[in-house]
Amino acid sequence: MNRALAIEFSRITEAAALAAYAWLGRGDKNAADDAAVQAMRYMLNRINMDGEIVIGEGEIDQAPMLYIGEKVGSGMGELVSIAVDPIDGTRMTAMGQPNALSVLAAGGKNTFLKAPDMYMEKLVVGPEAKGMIDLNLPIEQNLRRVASKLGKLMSQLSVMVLAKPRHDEIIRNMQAMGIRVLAIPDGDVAGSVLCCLPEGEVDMLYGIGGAPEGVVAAAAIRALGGDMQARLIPRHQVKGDTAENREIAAREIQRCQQAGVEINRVLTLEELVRDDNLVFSATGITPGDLVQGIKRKENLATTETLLIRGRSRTIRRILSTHYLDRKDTEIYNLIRS
Ligand SMILES: O=P(O)(O)OC[C@H]1O[C@](O)(COP(=O)(O)O)[C@@H](O)[C@@H]1O
Ligand SMILES: [Mn+2]
Repeated sequence: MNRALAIEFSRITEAAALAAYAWLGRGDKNAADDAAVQAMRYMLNRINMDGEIVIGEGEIDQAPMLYIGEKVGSGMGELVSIAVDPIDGTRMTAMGQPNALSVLAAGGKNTFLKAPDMYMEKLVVGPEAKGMIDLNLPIEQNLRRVASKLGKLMSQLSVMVLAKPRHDEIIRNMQAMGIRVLAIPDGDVAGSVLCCLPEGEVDMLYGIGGAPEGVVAAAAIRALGGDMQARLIPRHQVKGDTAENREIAAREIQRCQQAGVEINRVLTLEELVRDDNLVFSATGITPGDLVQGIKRKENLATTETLLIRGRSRTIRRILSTHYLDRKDTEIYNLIRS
């Protein structure tokens, strides 16, 4: 992954975030997502590369999403695999709430595990606790191991968990252990990255969220030297054993078989992301703990992007001011309106 190409990817999440922002607070998460997808696709196709989406929002029949297997780029140049989440926090964008961002990761041909869009149990820690996690052990035991490695008391540990009903019990248990729980309504990509940033105050992220988000986050975790373990879980095991959920789960299992990935088995970080020669880019849509949100005044917009190169572990924070009326690419019509 050459350096010049790395910078190009920051322009893609910038455009997708700006497109999403046009739908801020309008209560329509699909419209916001559509706009981000269109901007992302348009910008991806302007890059000189032989690109393929390996982690996306769905299958070919679910267009207009950036679908798994979609070819992007000019078709010439480097072979690049791309994992995208045009908006992590579609609901936050639609409701004008914090912590929505646009994110992607790119690497060489076989860099990313080809996880379909399903649920994934995730356990993430920063570089200081690398090697201390084991998803086969109870979460309480993981917490004790991490605390002792960090030289912290339980009361000094901060753990981020998605605030979903399925996590109510684990959140209560952690709090009973004296742990500080940061329960976030959505957006576990940002939460995962926060665990691994040198200035971050989050010691661990735990919980069940989206698998695409898991693989995208794993790219940043690998680039930053953190650690993660994960497990793909079919829908009926997360959302209730109904006929409908079992039907969805059957399709998920089939997709896993086609892609050669195992469900209900612990996956290591190295299995999720096989190489650290990668790029991770995230641009804030609404104000967040990881990156600032967009500020817009008429034709002027500012963005903050976190761009990480795995090889060198360089962490860039790019603050951009966009004069939207001077952008010549037609995709900015989406954004100006
Ligand atoms: O909302 P669910 O079904 O519990 O799924 C959790 C997932 O949804 C999110 O909170 C938001 O994701 P989207 O905005 O892409 O839908 C993710 O960060 C998380 O992994
Ligand atoms: Mn998402």
